[in-house]
Amino acid sequence: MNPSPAVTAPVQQGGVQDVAAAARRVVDAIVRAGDAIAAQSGDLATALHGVADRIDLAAPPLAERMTTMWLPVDSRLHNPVNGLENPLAPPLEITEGADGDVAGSVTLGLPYQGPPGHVHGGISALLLDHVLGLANIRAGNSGMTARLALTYHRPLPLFEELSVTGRQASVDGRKIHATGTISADGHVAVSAEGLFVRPRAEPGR
Ligand SMILES: CCCCCCCCCCCCCCCC(=O)SCCNC(=O)CCNC(=O)[C@H](O)C(C)(C)COP(=O)(O)OP(=O)(O)OC[C@H]1O[C@@H](n2cnc3c(N)ncnc32)[C@H](O)[C@@H]1OP(=O)(O)O
Repeated sequence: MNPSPAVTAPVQQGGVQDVAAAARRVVDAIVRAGDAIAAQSGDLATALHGVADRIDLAAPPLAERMTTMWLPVDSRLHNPVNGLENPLAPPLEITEGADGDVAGSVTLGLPYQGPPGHVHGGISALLLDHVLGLANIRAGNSGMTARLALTYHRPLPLFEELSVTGRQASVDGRKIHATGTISADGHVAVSAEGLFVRPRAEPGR
């Protein structure tokens, strides 16, 4: 049996991952500070635009980046969930994956807030879509999300470690079913059932 493909990339010190971590810290600090930074807003915006200009200057043309970032086909570093080089990724830390299952942990702060003190429901959908997708990849049979049904059992708290799980449930031709949960303090807060469809091979391939 082939080993399951790795769904996480190695943590690197001193590279793009550090820049992404710093950007995450900026986002968190802005949401946390709110009006407290209004008086400095001009200076802060100028400084941040300066940083963005510097990064833009170094960036390759978009079309080139869109190609090279998928060589080899691999989104482990740049996806918006556990991609350590993507500042939008919380990031979810994939902590285990036995028998094709995927488990991860994450603690979410204010940028991810929906109801007061709790996680936005769309963020739960993002985490589960991704983890179910990773479970499919680990199981060796993956596809595009066709349908994702979520049940929100209880509010999901911010600032607490959350456990996310995903597993492939069954495969029926090109249709793949996967399930998953997000739990806080041992209680399931959100559960998901997903249908993934493996795209038809392109003609001639
Ligand atoms: C390929 C992987 C690359 C990996 C590379 C590495 C990436 C690493 C990423 C890590 C993990 C990320 C995980 C996130 C994954 C996304 O976020 S994917 C992005 C969001 N999803 C999309 O954009 C999908 C958009 N939809 C589509 O492209 C097409 O509708 C689909 C889903 C490919 C299906 O199209 P199709 O192949 O033409 O499907 P079709 O032949 O009509 O139907 C096939 C069967 O599925 C059923 N079906 C299709 N759609 C539905 C539906 N919505 N509801 C119910 N049944 C349906 C049909 O009824 C049919 O059933 P049967 O008649 O055979 O029983």
